Amino acid sequence: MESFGVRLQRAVSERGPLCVGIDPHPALLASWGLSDDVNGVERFARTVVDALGDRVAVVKPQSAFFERFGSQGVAVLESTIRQLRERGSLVLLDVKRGDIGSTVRAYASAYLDPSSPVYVDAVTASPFLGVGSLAPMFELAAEHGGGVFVLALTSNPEGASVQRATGADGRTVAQLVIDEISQLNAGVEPLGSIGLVIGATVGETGCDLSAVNGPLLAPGLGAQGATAADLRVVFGSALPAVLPAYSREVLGAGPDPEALRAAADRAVADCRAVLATS
Ligand SMILES: O=C(O)c1cc(=O)[nH]c(=O)n1[C@@H]1O[C@H](COP(=O)(O)O)[C@@H](O)[C@H]1O
Repeated sequence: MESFGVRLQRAVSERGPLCVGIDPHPALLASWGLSDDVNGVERFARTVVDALGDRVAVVKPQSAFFERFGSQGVAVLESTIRQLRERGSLVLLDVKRGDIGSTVRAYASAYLDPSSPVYVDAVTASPFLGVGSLAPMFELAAEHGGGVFVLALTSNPEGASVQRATGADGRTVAQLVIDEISQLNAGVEPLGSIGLVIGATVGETGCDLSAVNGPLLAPGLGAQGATAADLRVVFGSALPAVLPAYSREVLGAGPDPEALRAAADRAVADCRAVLATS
């Protein structure tokens, strides 16, 4: 199996630098004329898959919106993942998991073991029980060509009080996470498979991203107020590794598939214009 880093680079070069989330918020279901129940979520997800699955490099279902409906919602998530794979987009499941290492091993087998029903190309993970506690995810990702995106500087304003706090050695928590992930990706060519999440809303990071050698997921564009131009300020010379992520901004154009495709194309064009200047 090729590594996630290789597969991501190819997907982005073929389809453009864009990750679109599937976030069936109650307000979006209503604006699409769908019911706020499992049938509405199924129709919503199916429409996004049909419109964008063969067009967008990475699709990121947000697990919370499926979990709201219990086992039936998770069944919809499973079939959404299968459909996305058939259309050729990489699937990044947004679950932000993190725990003690022995429990992380179970999360790893849930999402990064090809025999699991919710097997995906990559997951989001929280490092706040220690980056080392995520080791079982990194190991299974390496074994099966998967990826892990580790939170470093999140897009929400509350994140800064923890993530920009300074530790005993003078580094911020975010820089410590960045440095540990950089070590995991060191020397991997052309790109490591362990990514970081850095919100497009965070402004100047004060962090050194020069050694990451992995993808940088940038949520917070559109609905949370950041624009493609903000990526320049946040990422500076690390811009080539950025994977811009939009959910509501693109989804709000639905349910018309043509309008969804046009919104995704606009997002790619906006981001390309910025990433190309790097
Ligand atoms: O990991 C994420 O994707 C994520 C990290 C972060 O720092 N901020 C953030 O908004 N997200 C997710 O990205 C999506 C953003 O949605 P929109 O604000 O609608 O584009 C949501 O599913 C969030 O859970």
